[in-house]
Order: sequence, then structure tokens, then C-alpha cells
Amino acid sequence: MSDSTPSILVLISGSGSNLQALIDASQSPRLPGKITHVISNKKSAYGLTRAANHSIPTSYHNLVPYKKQYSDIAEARSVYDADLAKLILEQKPDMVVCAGWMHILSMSFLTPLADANIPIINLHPALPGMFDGARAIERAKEAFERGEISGTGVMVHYVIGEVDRGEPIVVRDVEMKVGESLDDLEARIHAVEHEAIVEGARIVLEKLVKERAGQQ
Ligand SMILES: Nc1nc2c(c(=O)[nH]1)N[C@@H](CN(C=O)c1ccc(C(=O)N[C@@H](CCC(=O)O)C(=O)O)cc1)CN2
Ligand SMILES: NCC(=O)N[C@@H]1O[C@H](COP(=O)([O-])[O-])[C@@H](O)[C@H]1O
Repeated sequence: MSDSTPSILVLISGSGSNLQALIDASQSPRLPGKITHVISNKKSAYGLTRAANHSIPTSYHNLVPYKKQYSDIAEARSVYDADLAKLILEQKPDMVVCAGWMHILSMSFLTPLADANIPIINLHPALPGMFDGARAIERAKEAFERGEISGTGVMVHYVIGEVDRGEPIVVRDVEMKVGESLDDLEARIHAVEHEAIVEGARIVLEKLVKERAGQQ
């Protein structure tokens, strides 16, 4: 950790509204950390523009070249993940936040970061144990319309090998409304996400600071 402010590396794949929430919070007492690097696996991710607008260094790490080099997709992903870990370890962040990062990370990534004691957290637009994976909001709406659930939520959790099954750090319930459009539900969920991701990052940073103070 830097002498003064903990460093946060953010992984994105899209618009970056959650990244923006982290950037804004980092410029206030709400988040005692600095966003020091943003990595996207999609070149067109608007989150890269958001980072550049705040002079935050960015990298683009794409899977396609690996798929061309390795015929076996599992091997391509493993090498991709290992190279992503090397890229991040060069930056030596204090933590990594997956903010709309739409790539499942293998142990080729998770193990090197765990060995370096760098926690990884993820924002997921569902409650623990519900709708793991992609398209969680749509799937929750469909389940609500089938009468299978009465509400949904948002969580921030530690990232482990099993997708979206890491220990929850922040859990927020979101009411579901009969007849509400997907766009309106997504808008309400995004608003909750933007608060939850900042709270989750803050909790982890404060834990890190306490642990490292105790080691001194
Ligand atoms: N090992 C882990 N990796 C990731 C986790 C995790 O908990 N453990 N969280 C995800 C984020 N996420 C949900 O919160 C998620 C994102 C994407 C997918 C997925 O199916 N990805 C596909 C590609 C989809 C696409 O390109 O649109 C894939 O990786 O093949 C599932 C869950 C981040 N990673
Ligand atoms: N499984 C992960 C997942 O679905 N993440 C979702 O991606 C979006 C990213 O938006 P953003 O790029 O504007 O932050 C968010 O809605 C987030 O819940």
C-alpha cells in the first residue's frame, strides 16, 4: 500500500457507471482510496472514456488474440487470465473491483492475486445465491412475473472461483413492482448499485488499512 492512499484497480466491460460512482466517491471522504488504473476487456467500453476524463490510466486486455493463438478455449482463457494477473500485479494495487466486468475469472487469475494478498470484489445485481451469472436483472424480472420471487437486490461480494458465490460484503434489497418495465427496474437497480459498490470498496479498504496497521 502506498504511504498515504490505498490504490484501487477497476475492471470494466461496458458503460462504467459503477466506475464513475467509484471515481466520484474517491474524490470525497466516502471512499478513502484512489482509482489508479482501469482495465477493460472491451475496446468500446465507455468506461475507458470516463477514466480518461479523470486522467486515470487505462489498459485494454482482449481475449480474441488468445483465442486465435490457442485452439483450446480453456487454454486461451487460462493464458489470458494469467496475463491479466501479471498486468495487474505490475500495478501493485491494494484491491481490485469488478464493476460490470463480464468475464469469468479462472484460478490462473485468482491464485496469483490471492498469493499477493490483493482482494477482489464484484458487484452483482442480485441477492446472494440468486441469478448467478449474466443477465441477472432480466432473469429476476422473469421470475417475479412467474410469481417465483417477491423482490430482488444487489450485492457486493468477494470474488472466488465459483461465480457470484463469494462471501457477501454488502447486500441491498430492491423492491419489484408489478407491470414495471425492464428499463425502469434496471434504473432503480443501478441507483442502488452505485451506492453499494462504494460501500463495498470502502469496507474492504478499511479492513486492509486496519490489518496492515496491526502488522506494523
Ligand atoms: N471467478 C469469478 N469470476 C467472475 C465473478 C465471480 O464471482 N467469480 N463475477 C463476475 C461478474 N459476473 C456477475 O456478477 C459475471 C459476468 C459475466 C459472466 C459470463 O457468463 N461471462 C461470459 C461472457 C459473457 C459476455 O461476454 O457477455 C464468459 O466469461 O464466458 C458471468 C458472471 C466476473 N467474473
Ligand atoms: N454479473 C455482473 C453484472 O451483470 N454486472 C452488471 O453490469 C452492469 C455494469 O454497468 P456499468 O458498466 O454502467 O457499471 C451493472 O448493471 C452490473 O450490475
